[in-house]
Amino acid sequence: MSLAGKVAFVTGAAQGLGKAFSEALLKKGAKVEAFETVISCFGGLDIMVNNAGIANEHNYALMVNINLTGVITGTNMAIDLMNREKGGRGGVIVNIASTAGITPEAYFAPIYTGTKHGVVGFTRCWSMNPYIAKMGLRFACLCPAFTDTQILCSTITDYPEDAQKIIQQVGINKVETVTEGFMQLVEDNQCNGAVMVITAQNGIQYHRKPHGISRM
Ligand SMILES: NC(=O)C1=CN([C@@H]2O[C@H](COP(=O)(O)OP(=O)(O)OC[C@H]3O[C@@H](n4cnc5c(N)ncnc54)[C@H](O)[C@@H]3O)[C@@H](O)[C@H]2O)C=CC1
Ligand SMILES: CC/C=C\C[C@H](O)/C=C/C=C\C=C\C=C\C(=O)[C@@H](O)C/C=C\CCC(=O)O
Repeated sequence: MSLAGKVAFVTGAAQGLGKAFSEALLKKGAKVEAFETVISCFGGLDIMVNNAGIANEHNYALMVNINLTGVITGTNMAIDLMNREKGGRGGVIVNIASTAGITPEAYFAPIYTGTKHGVVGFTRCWSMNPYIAKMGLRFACLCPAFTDTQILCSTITDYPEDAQKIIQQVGINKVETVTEGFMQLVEDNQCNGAVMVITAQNGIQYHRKPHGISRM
């Protein structure tokens, strides 16, 4: 996908990964907008990034609301705006999960892990829907391991020993590497259903599809 003139919406873009993703999209000529203005100012939406997330095992209702319900709500709103059969222009929806959505290594954060498994399953399920081709939509999921942003700092503060133990084994991603992977998902029109895993040890990789019928 050429990004020149495309309209993107990134949730949670004030800092961290969301900010880096927005800057990378802007650099390639996309317009990164607030949801209210995407229709009134730009006539539609081409790229939806459900990125906002928190790590708070104590207030789990809030975390489920932001990490999972927020992704579902953002995806539903984007589908309505982007659906070619309803006057939209089609496009891509990228949901930000985590390696915690694939493996349960962060044993101190079972609810965070549950929300991110939900994001991976939700995104994969949409990508298997045979009707999305007519709607002009594709879906992808980004699963970084620990990355150098605020959510990691607060996790290390909350779980100093447990978090450090795992981080010593797996390392910490750079925001730039995660942003590079993110841009691949946005720009590669062939990658419907992609679940991209990014780790400090192995860099950017694609997670294999689970067994089941293959439609795509
Ligand atoms: N940094 C890491 O180690 C990893 C982060 N992630 C995920 O990446 C995403 C972005 O996180 P980071 O940039 O790393 O952390 P961050 O803490 O720097 O950024 C989180 C962003 O989400 C926003 N946000 C939180 N609650 C919100 C709400 N109710 N409404 C709107 N925005 C809200 C914050 O304002 C902030 O801009 C999250 O979904 C996180 O779970 C995934 C894997 C690894
Ligand atoms: C609790 C919130 C803290 C930080 C946010 C982040 O989303 C949490 C990550 C939690 C766990 C990270 C584990 C990292 C593991 C690794 O890097 C390696 O063991 C490889 C992991 C997955 C590979 C998946 C696969 O291809 O099979």
